[in-house]
Amino acid sequence: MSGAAAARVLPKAVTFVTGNAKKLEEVRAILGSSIPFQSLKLDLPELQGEPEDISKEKARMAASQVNGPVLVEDTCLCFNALKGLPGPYIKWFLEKIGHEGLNNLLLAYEDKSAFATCIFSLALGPGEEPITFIGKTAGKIVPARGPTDFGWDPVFQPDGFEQTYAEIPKSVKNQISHRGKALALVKEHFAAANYKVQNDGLA
Ligand SMILES: O=c1[nH]c(=O)c2ncn([C@@H]3O[C@H](COP(=O)(O)OP(=O)(O)OP(=O)(O)O)[C@@H](O)[C@H]3O)c2[nH]1
Ligand SMILES: [Mg+2]
Repeated sequence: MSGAAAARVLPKAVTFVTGNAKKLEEVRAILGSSIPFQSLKLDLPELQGEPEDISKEKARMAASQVNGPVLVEDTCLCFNALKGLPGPYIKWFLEKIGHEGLNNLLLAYEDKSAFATCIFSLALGPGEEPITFIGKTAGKIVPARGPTDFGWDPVFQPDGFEQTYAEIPKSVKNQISHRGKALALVKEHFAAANYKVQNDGLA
């Protein structure tokens, strides 16, 4: 007999829950067919607290609503001069003060460095403790350049690039981004865990 643990059987395919169509687009492009998943558009509450706790709590809420295995993520944009703020509150900052306002927040500081984090949480069902996967990309905040169809992409220039996230081809962004790095860990986890989905899963 092999020493490997028996594969955990999931009642249905994992549901990626998000209210953000651009996130979903990137997750689809990055995961391809490596992990069978379905998606559900749901606006989960914007929670406060430490980024990892926020992501885990999102997963708990999503798992109880879906009544099955879920994957969620929470994204932060952190300015080093501001000790990590706006962090998980970037959504509201962006909505209220826009790209120029984000730059203005750093006017008083020489240090324009920043980092983006993406924390995925996987909950295998309601009541199950979520597992987290963290991706981080360092860069700096610059005046907006490039297409404006996704959040703060135009003001974030990753280290090693002369272009902003918005200007970099999508396929390259997905390789070096906070989201791409976190999803590489998610993929590794799925490959090692070898989950089986009942009835091929799209229940
Ligand atoms: O330029 C960007 N490049 C990215 O790669 C990226 N990823 C997320 N965001 C934005 O940062 C805030 C995170 O908040 P967030 O994690 O709560 O997301 P959300 O509320 O939009 O969706 P969700 O919580 O339903 O999944 C939201 O304003 C997102 O639009 C990004 N902007
Ligand atoms: Mg959100």
